[in-house]
Amino acid sequence: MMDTIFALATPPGRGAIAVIRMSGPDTNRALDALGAGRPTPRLATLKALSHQGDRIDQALVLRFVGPQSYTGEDSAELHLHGGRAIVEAATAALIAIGIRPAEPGEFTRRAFQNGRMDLAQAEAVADLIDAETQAQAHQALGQLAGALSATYAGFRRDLLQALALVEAEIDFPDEDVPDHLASNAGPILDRLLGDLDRALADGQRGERVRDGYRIVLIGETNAGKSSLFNALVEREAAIVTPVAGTTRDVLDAQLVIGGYAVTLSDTAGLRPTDDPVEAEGVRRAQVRAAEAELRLWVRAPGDPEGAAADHAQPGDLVILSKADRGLAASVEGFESLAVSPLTGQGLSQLHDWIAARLARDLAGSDFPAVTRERHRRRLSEARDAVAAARSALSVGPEMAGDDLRRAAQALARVTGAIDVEDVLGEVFSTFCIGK
Ligand SMILES: Nc1nc2c(c(=O)[nH]1)N(C=O)[C@@H](CNc1ccc(C(=O)N[C@@H](CCC(=O)O)C(=O)O)cc1)CN2
Ligand SMILES: Nc1nc2c(ncn2[C@@H]2O[C@H](COP(=O)(O)OP(=O)(O)OP(=O)(O)O)[C@@H](O)[C@H]2O)c(=O)[nH]1
Ligand SMILES: [Mg+2]
Repeated sequence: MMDTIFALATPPGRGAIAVIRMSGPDTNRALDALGAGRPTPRLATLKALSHQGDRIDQALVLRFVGPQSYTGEDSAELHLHGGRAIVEAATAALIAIGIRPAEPGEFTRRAFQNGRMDLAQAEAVADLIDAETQAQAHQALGQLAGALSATYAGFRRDLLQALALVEAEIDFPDEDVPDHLASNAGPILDRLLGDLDRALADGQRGERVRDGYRIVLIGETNAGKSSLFNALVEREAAIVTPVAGTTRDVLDAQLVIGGYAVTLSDTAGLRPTDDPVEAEGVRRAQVRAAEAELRLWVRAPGDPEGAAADHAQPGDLVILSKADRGLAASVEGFESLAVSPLTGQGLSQLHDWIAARLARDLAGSDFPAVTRERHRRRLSEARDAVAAARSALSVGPEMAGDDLRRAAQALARVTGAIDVEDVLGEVFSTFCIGK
């Protein structure tokens, strides 16, 4: 038997309206106890709410009758005046009535458990709430509508088709097995392997839209990295001094460029040093540079190519910094842009250049199969199992069958199509309360 839960669904604090939602079998009893009676389902109804004679509020009440609700259970919403005292009074009344506060994500967890949505869609709900760019919201909406679930269902269909053929061979071993298998299951697995490889080789588009495209500033000490960082984030986030070796730690800032989330990192200048603190800074700079999607190689007039040359990758951009004082030499094989954070020269061109790069790398017409590391792990597990099954076909059906079942399990874990208690904890613990 499920408890009945409630939570404030709007941000805490003063506001025009505060919404408390509740869900579970005692919903109607709670509405009775608040004097709200049984409003027509799904019709906002104005009610004077009170508890044991104490007025709570004049509120709009919205009642849902399970299974036609977000959670699939009986549920209700109290649309209250958004003041602290009123929310407190309503909360105290609900607790007195015997309804308990919800855990983070518990409403959506119930929606999942009642079959209203699969796990990928539940994750999309969380992503939608966290979305700060249009691209993030758009991607989450597609996932909520089932685009990702449909992709995985397609993979699973192919898998189960191949598995059925393999199992037929196990059950009726008198036919000439290897030939038959190779000609039937073989092509299915070849096509599936191609699809899985393509889904994995997506340049991490879904994860980069969701978590941010990583751009790292690298270069010699004093090249002007921190000055450029501050200009791009539009505040004095990093310390700038004429002293070479000012920046030690990696400094991250979140920004939005061209509708995409970007994580921009300022780093220590790359130079050999005996100072252990600076050396650690240089090491961290190198690690970040290697992980990033794009490096901005910052060069002041007179800078040697130096250590940055070892860390730049094809497609990176060379920034000819301090352009008000003349131009650094460009670097063979790299595009470059003259910029001066001091005068503002080149900043809007840099902005446009980055926006174009983001559009090139992140825009895509097809929905990405991977929007989280969790999906990538499972997809890659499935891919390896399918590859193993493909080679096992020529040996015999039993081994191939095991591999295919392993692949199907891995895919099923993404959408929660199999028993996944451990996955549930991981997914729902990161939700906000009231979702
Ligand atoms: N006030 C309010 N606004 C909200 C929500 C909510 O719960 N309350 N939502 C919460 O996230 C989102 C809307 N999502 C919802 C999804 C399903 C159902 C629902 O009642 N589904 C039933 C009936 C469907 C129908 O009649 O077409 C169902 O699926 O059976 C309600 C809201 C955004 N806005
Ligand atoms: N004239 C001029 N000076 C600049 C410009 N950008 C930065 N500087 C100066 O160059 C010096 C170094 O700038 P930073 O931004 O700290 O350089 P950095 O690359 O972060 O240096 P480290 O943190 O030591 O690696 C400071 O004195 C800045 O004021 C510019 O566009 N024009
Ligand atoms: Mg610096």
